[in-house]
Amino acid sequence: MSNHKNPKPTPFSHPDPNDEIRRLNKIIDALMNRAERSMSSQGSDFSLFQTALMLEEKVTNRTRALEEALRDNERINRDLFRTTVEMQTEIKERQRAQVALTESESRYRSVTEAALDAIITIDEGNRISFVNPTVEKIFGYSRQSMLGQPITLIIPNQAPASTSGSLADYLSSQIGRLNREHLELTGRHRDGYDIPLELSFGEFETGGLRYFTAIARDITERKHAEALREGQYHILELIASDTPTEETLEALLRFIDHQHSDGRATIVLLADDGRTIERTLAPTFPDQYGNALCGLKTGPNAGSCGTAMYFAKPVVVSDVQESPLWAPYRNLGETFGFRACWSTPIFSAEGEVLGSLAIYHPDVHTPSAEEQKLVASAVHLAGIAIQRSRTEARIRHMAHHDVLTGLPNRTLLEDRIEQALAVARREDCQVAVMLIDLDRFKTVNDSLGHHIGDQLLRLVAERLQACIRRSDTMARLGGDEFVICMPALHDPEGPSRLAEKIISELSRYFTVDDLELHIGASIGIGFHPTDGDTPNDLLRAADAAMYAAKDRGRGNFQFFTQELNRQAHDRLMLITQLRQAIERQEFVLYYQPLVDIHEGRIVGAEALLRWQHPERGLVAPDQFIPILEETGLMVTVGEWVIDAACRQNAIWQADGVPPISLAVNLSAVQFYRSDILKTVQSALQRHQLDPQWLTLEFTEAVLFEETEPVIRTMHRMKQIGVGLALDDFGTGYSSLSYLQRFPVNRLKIDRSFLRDAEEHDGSADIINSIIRLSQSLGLISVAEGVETSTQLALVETLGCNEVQGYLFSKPIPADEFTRLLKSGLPSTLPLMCNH
Ligand SMILES: Nc1nc2c(ncn2[C@@H]2O[C@@H]3COP(=O)(O)O[C@H]4[C@@H](O)[C@H](n5cnc6c(=O)[nH]c(N)nc65)O[C@@H]4COP(=O)(O)O[C@H]3[C@H]2O)c(=O)[nH]1
Repeated sequence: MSNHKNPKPTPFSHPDPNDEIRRLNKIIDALMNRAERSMSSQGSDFSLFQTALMLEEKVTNRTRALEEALRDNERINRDLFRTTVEMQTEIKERQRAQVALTESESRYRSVTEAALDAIITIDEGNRISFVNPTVEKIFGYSRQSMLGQPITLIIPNQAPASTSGSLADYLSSQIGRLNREHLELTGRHRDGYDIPLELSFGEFETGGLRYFTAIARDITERKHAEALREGQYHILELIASDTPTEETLEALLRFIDHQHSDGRATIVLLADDGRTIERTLAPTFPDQYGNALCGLKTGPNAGSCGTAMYFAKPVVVSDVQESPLWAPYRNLGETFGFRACWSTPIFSAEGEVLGSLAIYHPDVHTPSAEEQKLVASAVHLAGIAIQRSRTEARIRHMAHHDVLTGLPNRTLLEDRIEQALAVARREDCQVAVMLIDLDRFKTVNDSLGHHIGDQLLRLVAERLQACIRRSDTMARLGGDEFVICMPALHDPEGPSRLAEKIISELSRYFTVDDLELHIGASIGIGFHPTDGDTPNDLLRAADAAMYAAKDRGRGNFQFFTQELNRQAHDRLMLITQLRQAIERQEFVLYYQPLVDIHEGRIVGAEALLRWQHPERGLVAPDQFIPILEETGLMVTVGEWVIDAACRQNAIWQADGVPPISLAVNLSAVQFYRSDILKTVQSALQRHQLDPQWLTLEFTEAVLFEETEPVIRTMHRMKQIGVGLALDDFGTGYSSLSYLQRFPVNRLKIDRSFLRDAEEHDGSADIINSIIRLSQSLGLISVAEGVETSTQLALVETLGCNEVQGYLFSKPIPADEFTRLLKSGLPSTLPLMCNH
């Protein structure tokens, strides 16, 4: 406020000077008017004039004085205004400062009141002078009871000795240090437990006294989280470093126990059946406890763990003496000193229950949120550890077992044979290795699909397993081959008895997907020491013997012989040579005429495969076709046959000879393992041959399983105009249903009937029936293997339509057949038309 020591007249009490001047001027004007008027009427009135002049001077002076006063007044007004404004500003500032102070105080109050951290002020003497409400919450004392008390009440001395142990000194020593805000100290709750604290603080002075204000944060949760993380890392390290699972799980249990001094943690593991407790890990319990749990089943009322695993949900039993879940096991609680038990299932990543983690408490207890968090994390880690060990075990198992049947695979088998050989050498006994190959399995697998084939193999494995002893090892080598190793053999008859049992067991039908499947087994047996001294030798011997069994008509067993050894070797050679034959195009077709009995002329021919072997000369198909079929090479060779036959027939037609239908043989594998329809269509197209000049011959093996795809393919063949002939009719199942369901045009009567017909009436009867059957179904009957006039006469009499056999011609090369086609059959043949 400005200081005016000499007060001036206040402008507000003074009359307006302008009014006064205006009033004086009016008087002067009036006087002057009177003087002028008297001068003009009576002469001059001097005194009046003088009075006016004097008055005017006075007025002038007065006016000056007034003007000066006016200026003064204005200045005073300005000063006053400024002073007033200054005063008002000062007042407003004071008011604002007051408001700000009040606001700041209330803000401070509300901040300290609401702060989640404890705010504590101590004086230099370490006495508490201020606490916010959070201090009450954290330390359990009332505010009032803390004020004036030494700080050691809530933060016991823990400062280094260099700072005399007092908190104030300690804090003072930390002032100016870079990391002082990260000061960690331990507080003490009224109930006596420790509270980890993180402190940040500042100092201030008032009234010449020094104070410290500390903001203390309760970091119990963070410390727990850190400990938990530390524990997790440790367990994960154990898992990663391939520590045995049980050791890892026990470390996990120790960690949980450490986190909860009152609790005792255990883990139970389920067996593969997912229902039985297989193993208990309870390091803080006596062994009897773990033993008592092993073998128990999960269920809706099976204690905490059994129930938790049954429902795949955590089960909290705060008092085992009261819970109905513990009714059957109450004595366990008393014997092993626990009252509460809560159990949490351990899951695999796929959600499968692997086991359960339980925490036992000596008193009635319900888990806190903190405990639940710990268990959730522990259960997760346990899941990883258990699953990892199971995965490893599974990988180990897979490396040594067949995935489909679960039987040992070749690796494990060889290992077992090796062990058996070692024992046999020591104890001077024998080892038998038996190779079982399923008969007709390939047909089932190819025709009904792998899904059925796989199921069948599993059933076979089960039946075989039931035949062997525990000391025997049974393995699957892949495909339909099973091997049994019989170690420490003292009874030389043992392997034959087992082989007979297996053959009889596998000849019983199997039911897969409501289908009745008939297979069989051919078995080869090799012995140590006679047939080999290594797993490989013995397997090779058994393999050779198995092929011998197959050659003898399947469904039997053979022992290995040196002769078989040679044959097995030859077989391997043959496979190699056949592969080369395909590459080197060593196959050729021979043609055998098909004669119409009534017209006496060649109406068709059968294309028959030959192998022009560079050393062995011409090889007949029965020497190599079975191997082509077994190895799958028949698909490639069969495609070549179809193509070559179509090409040759097109050449004949182009040559102008009367067109004939050329028949090619199809193997079952060609039906199942290739797109036969496409092969046929493209061959016809490639050689511009009308489909009516091609006939496909197949045996009943193709029809073994009447699958829809095979029936569909045949109908498509018929639709495009290709002829279909059923070969070797009468030798297989010869079911009438085949003939109804498959659209064949020709029935070829197997030549064995004709061969036997002269000696057995039965065969002639069969030929007769087949011809009748063909007639009734509107099919062309063909008699195969006609070698003599008598045979020809027989089939002719019985009404057969067509004949094929050495009587007319053996299978001959293409050029010879061309000549035969052109010349026609010799008229000397006893054909009806020649009579
Ligand atoms: N004893 C005697 N035999 C006669 C007479 N007339 C014909 N044969 C023989 O009977 C067989 C007829 O063929 P298949 O029954 O289809 O039986 C054929 C057929 O199943 C198969 N085969 C031949 N070529 C092929 C082919 O290209 N593919 C397929 N998948 N199989 C073929 O090989 C089998 C044997 O063929 P091949 O040795 O050529 O034997 C031929 C033929 O030489 C006769 O009067 N007396």
